[in-house]
Amino acid sequence: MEPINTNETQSAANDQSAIVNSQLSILKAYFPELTDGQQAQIDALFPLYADWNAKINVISRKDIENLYLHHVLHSLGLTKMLRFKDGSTVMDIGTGGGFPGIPLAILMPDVQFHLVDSIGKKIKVGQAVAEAIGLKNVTFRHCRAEEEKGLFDFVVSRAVMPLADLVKIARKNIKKEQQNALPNGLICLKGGELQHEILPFRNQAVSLNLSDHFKEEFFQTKKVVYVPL
Ligand SMILES: C[S@@+](CC[C@H](N)C(=O)[O-])C[C@H]1O[C@@H](n2cnc3c(N)ncnc32)[C@H](O)[C@@H]1O
Repeated sequence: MEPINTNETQSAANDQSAIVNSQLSILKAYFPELTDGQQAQIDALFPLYADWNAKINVISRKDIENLYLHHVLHSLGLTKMLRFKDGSTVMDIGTGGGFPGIPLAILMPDVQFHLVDSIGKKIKVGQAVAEAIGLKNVTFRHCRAEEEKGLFDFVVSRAVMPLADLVKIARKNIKKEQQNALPNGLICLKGGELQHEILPFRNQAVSLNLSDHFKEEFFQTKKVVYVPL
């Protein structure tokens, strides 16, 4: 067996910790309104996800050090389209380990989130993280979103399925009563070339570029798309 070079191992751990802390500072600078309690919840996410991700893959293992930029801040970027009013209800379709639902629930403690995924062990990770940070405004369900009958003001989603399929599934879950600054509907985080996906909804869909809000390279191609339903 190769001897473990403890100096190299320590140096890699230091490098990772520097990346994680620098991204955490960037995130906090973009959301200066976070209370001490919310900051503590966000601080706790890296050790929790690093630990869970080693057992159950919810984030690409190579990307875990980018948790705060690529996953937490990206999730919070959804609020650039709409900051939900207190008392709103939101379903996250295909939440995986809790994205975007968990970061959004931390940011908006008076909005109720329902996180759904068809893979039970991923839901288990989200539940464990939410419990560990004392998140009270989230519920979880292991099911296909097609089976969820609950009604919500909004459905959110990241990296799950093409827009047309999301619209088809989410429509049944949207409440008629309105209480937000935008009519109820679907808000999702999308990357890359979207023209084709948006085409059938071009008269209703609104999209914004996250690069107009976050200057880091990662956000160059990232968009938030809203479809009223
Ligand atoms: C690429 S992962 C993204 C997870 C998370 N949204 C994120 O951004 O990290 C896609 C997730 O969608 C879930 N999924 C796909 N189709 C689904 C459906 N019809 N109902 C519920 N979950 C679904 C998968 O199980 C998987 O966890």
